[in-house]
Amino acid sequence: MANCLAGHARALNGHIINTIEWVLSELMRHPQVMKKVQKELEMLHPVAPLLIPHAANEDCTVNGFHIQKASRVIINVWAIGRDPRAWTDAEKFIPESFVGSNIDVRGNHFELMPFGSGRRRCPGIQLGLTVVQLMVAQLVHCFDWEHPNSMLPNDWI
Ligand code: HEM
Repeated sequence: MANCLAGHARALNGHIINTIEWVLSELMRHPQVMKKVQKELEMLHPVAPLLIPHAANEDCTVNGFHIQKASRVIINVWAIGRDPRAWTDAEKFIPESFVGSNIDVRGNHFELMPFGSGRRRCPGIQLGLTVVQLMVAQLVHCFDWEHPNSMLPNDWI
């Protein structure tokens, strides 16, 4: 059983790495697509900016808003991530603000829900976090990334 699980995990990781390699190869072959992806990522940091649509099981009131049974509910985590009522300097990239903070990404704090929250939150959260941390750590450890030519940081926006 343990072997079977380890094999499955290896295969899954292989799929992830293969996919990442193919994506990067194709992006290098198509610089205009790479630019488009980079621009889009810069604008939409959350992987799923609107989460997956859900439906209300029953009538309820959230924060003074009445939500009728069977309404389709779409959570805009992109907007929540930029809400000045939830974040200081909401438009700025300050990862240090999480040092010593009790806000996590696992759906326990509604200011930050990159994996959703509740019963239908992302079941791949642990794999997602591990792969992203590993990839980013490797890429940043091995290379000094910089803008090409004379491009300025604000040229992205
Ligand atoms: C950094 C990586 C990932 C992010 C940011 C992410 C984000 C999300 C989000 C926002 C949802 C919707 C949750 C909601 O609507 O409440 C979701 C659902 C889901 N994710 Fe992920 N995900 C990631 C990686 C993965 C991985 C690696 C897997 C599988 C191996 C996975 C499988 C799923 C599945 C099956 C659902 C649907 C769950 C349901 O509807 O009950 N995700 N994910």
